Amino acid sequence: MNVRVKICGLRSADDVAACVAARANYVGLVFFPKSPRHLEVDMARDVALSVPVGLAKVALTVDATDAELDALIEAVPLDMLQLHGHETPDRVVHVRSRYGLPVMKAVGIADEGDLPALSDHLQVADQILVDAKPPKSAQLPGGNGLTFDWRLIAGRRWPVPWMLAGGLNLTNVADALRLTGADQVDVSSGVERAPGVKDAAKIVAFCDAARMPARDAAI
Ligand SMILES: O=C(O)c1ccccc1NCC(=O)[C@H](O)[C@H](O)COP(=O)(O)O
Repeated sequence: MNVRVKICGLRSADDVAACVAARANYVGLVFFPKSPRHLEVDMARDVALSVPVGLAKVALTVDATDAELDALIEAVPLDMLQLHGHETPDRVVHVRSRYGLPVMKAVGIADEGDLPALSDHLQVADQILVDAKPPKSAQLPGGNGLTFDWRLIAGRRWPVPWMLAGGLNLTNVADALRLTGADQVDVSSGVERAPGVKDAAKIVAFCDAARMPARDAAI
């Protein structure tokens, strides 16, 4: 299987270079001021301009207004928007048509009751990010390094491309791929040496593990 990898929460051109070396497919830039990965627009523009053609630049926003998205899209060259808040299907439709960029909608999963929210977005989003639902006490709506029970989505297939996220790392990504059948993965905390600080060696090791042809680790 040709697994595609998104590395989220990049903050510098060095981080981009690490993703290029690792042959990642997407890089994520976080726009959420409470996050240690947050980028101001000027800094994000510099990081985005260092990304070579062929590596998709994804902006992650949380319940952003049109005015906030207007300012972001005006300044930063982007290939995709990741909506990581409580955006409704109607909001996804609006954002997609206003900016003409593909939209990936993140949906948090903790138990069976969260699965219908995935279906709600299948008709409107270009991609779905199936992520761990943050605990009520969490400061961040994502990027918490927490997994969810992958058996909840084992064998499920959706009619749009989707990514698996939530607490993935070098040691569990092969099992996660095998159990869920995902062919795209997204990681942030698992390739950091401290919150918001990416580790180039971990990025390369994660991408290699995700693409490892024989996945024979026990589940
Ligand atoms: O990373 C953040 O700080 C963040 C802030 C606000 C919303 C989402 C955020 N991150 C999402 C991601 O990086 C990933 O899409 C996903 O949640 C996986 O994160 P992790 O469990 O850390 O690998």
